[in-house]
Amino acid sequence: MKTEYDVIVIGAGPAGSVAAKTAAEKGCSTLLIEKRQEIGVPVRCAEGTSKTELMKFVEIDPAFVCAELHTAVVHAPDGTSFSITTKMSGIDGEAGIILDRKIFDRHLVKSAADAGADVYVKTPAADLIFENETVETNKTDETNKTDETNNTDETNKTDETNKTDETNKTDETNKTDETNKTDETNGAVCGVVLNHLGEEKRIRSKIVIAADGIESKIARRAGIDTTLKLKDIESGAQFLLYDDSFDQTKCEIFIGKEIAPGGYVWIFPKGNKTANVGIGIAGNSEGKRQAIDYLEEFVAEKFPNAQILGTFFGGIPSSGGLRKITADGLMLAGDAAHQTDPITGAGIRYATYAGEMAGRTAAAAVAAGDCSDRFLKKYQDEWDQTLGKTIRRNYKIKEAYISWTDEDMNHIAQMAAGLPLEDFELKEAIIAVLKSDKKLMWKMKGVYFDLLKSVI
Ligand SMILES: Cc1cc2nc3c(=O)[nH]c(=O)nc-3n(C[C@H](O)[C@H](O)[C@H](O)COP(=O)(O)OP(=O)(O)OC[C@H]3O[C@@H](n4cnc5c(N)ncnc54)[C@H](O)[C@@H]3O)c2cc1C
Repeated sequence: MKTEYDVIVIGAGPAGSVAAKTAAEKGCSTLLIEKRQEIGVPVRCAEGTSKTELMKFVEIDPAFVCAELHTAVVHAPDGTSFSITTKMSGIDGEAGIILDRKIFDRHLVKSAADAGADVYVKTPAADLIFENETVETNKTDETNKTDETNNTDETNKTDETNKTDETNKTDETNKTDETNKTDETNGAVCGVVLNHLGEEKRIRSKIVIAADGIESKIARRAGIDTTLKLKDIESGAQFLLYDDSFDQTKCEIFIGKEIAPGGYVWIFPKGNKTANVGIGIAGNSEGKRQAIDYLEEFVAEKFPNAQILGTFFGGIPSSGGLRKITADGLMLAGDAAHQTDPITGAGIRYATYAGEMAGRTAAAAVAAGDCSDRFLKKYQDEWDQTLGKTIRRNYKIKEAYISWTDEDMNHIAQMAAGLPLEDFELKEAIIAVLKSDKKLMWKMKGVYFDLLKSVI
């Protein structure tokens, strides 16, 4: 391993791989490190995303597409259903695709390698190196966990890492351990302390991109508080199910306080009689039941004969995005920066966008010889003016959604079912539904006026 790079990217998920690929393509010497021993496993995702959005950054390879779908049916608690079609996006050729994340994540890493990035797995970042540091810095939890991370098979650790029980609700991400929270920094970030094959190495760089997912801690060493409030984490649980009865032509969404408080249940068909059936519930949802309890109940009722081929757990940030995503020599991208849609929990699209923006800005900073926070903030500004705006708006919708009763949901579904939604684009469809009920429109007036402004 070289001892110096222009850019080091921590985490080989979609955000990290796209960031590394972009920086390398633009001529930066780039290192991409991943703590897991294998890229893409365990999968912690329902694997649904938009085809046209993905195509902006990745050539679609049939090898990682399990299904292409054009309709999602939403089921309200009283059984009323309405359909959302990809036609509503107003984009030609738009489709929802269900990925095979294992293959997809590897594909992205290979693209980064093809662009010239050096890739190392089983190589956790333990700490940042600072320009003016005179003494060995305080190690974050990652350092202490290094051995554990290296020695254990990730699959065995999954349960521990992703438990969706009460422990997870106050999980690592939320711990306000003083060492981690907002450490004093010693000037600009200029490298990473990592563990490679059991050996600690100090690799220097001009810029570090932290794309280390929801469990991100590394940025806290540079004074960026990545703590998530309990109410801003969705607790997720998912089964990969095998059953004859799946309708392989559409996604299905089930909402309701009894089914998934503050969230929803999804059925994303993957072909060959399989589907991802999962649930996300609000981190602060009332009651003592965990996401897995709701999921087991749902599956027992709807698919009593299904075989469980896989079980996945994971947290999803739903905070509407971190306010600060850069520091001197440091950028955050993807889940690490809470760049996910607070309503749907979708993060793949946002991670790839953010990865591209971060990689591109990093390369420009290296070329300009200015890796200061002031320069890197161009990334933050670009994000804030584009997808950042969308997720902040959707955060408002999520906040309103959490206050809905089952009766509200039934009512909205009845309104939606009675409208010719297929003739509308999605934003217009939401406006039309809100307009159809003055009480509801008043309850969601902030969202209504935001949407109205963006449509006009
Ligand atoms: C149950 C569930 C269902 C979901 N369903 C969907 C969906 O259907 N569609 C969708 O778009 N999104 C979905 N998401 C969200 C989506 O999975 C994430 O938003 C997306 O993976 C974020 O990409 P990322 O690159 O930011 O982070 P990740 O994919 O989490 O990648 C981060 C990487 O960093 C590595 N890492 C962490 N710490 C270190 C370290 N110290 N050193 C080195 N490497 C490190 C991790 O091992 C990991 O590989 C779901 C999430 C969950 C939990």
